[in-house]
Amino acid sequence: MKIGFLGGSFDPIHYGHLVAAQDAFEQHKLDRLILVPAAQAPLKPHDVQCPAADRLAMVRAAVEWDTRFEVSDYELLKGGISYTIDTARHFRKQFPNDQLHWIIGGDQLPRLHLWREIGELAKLVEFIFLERPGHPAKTHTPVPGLRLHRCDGHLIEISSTELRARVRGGLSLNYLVPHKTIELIREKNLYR
Ligand SMILES: Nc1ncnc2c1ncn2[C@@H]1O[C@H](COP(=O)(O)OP(=O)(O)OP(=O)(O)O)[C@@H](O)[C@H]1O
Ligand SMILES: O=C(O)c1ccc[n+]([C@@H]2O[C@H](COP(=O)([O-])O)[C@@H](O)[C@H]2O)c1
Repeated sequence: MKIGFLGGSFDPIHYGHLVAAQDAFEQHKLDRLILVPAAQAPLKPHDVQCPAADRLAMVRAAVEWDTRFEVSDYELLKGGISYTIDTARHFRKQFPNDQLHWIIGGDQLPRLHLWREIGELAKLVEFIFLERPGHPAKTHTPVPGLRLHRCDGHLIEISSTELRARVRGGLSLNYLVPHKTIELIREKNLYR
């Protein structure tokens, strides 16, 4: 079985994430796709704005109707900095005989060599990367043994940073974020 994972802060989740996940799912013929919200993503300024429970609820609300997509609370329950190597070891134990694919946006590529124990991680998972507008996939620092596959997906210029700014500025999230997630953001008055 081929299992894809899309990790992220998801603060909040948006259609850029979901379309990337779907493109990778379809083009790489994945059998399962698991969204993995991070407690604290490494290499990211410590600026996660919403508590873990809210980000998890927003991710669940976004995909609860879509039977192809699952959500893992592993990193959120573990807490601390969410190094992908720890998560990959966890899922390798859970799925000893399956192919694991870690999906990333192209903005992650130039820093991939900085990920914790990237050499070991490259043995455990294959990477799928999707272009992201504004982040041309330039040459990146080589990682020995890296299995990196490109996915020619839709180019969707949405970032969580922009969405947080839109809420602060009183602008709509419609057509950028799934409706159920927007309802949660409104109910809980997030990002104000
Ligand atoms: N619009 C997009 N297109 C393709 N990949 C994306 C897009 N947005 C995010 N990703 C990828 O999804 C993963 C998780 O992203 P993350 O949750 O940090 O969202 P973000 O929009 O980049 O957030 P922020 O603006 O707060 O940095 C990363 O691998 C990122 O590259
Ligand atoms: O393991 C690492 O060193 C590492 C470094 C940077 C990013 N990641 C993972 O990549 C995913 C996207 O990260 P980010 O910074 O875009 O939220 C998220 O699941 C992070 O845990 C992981």
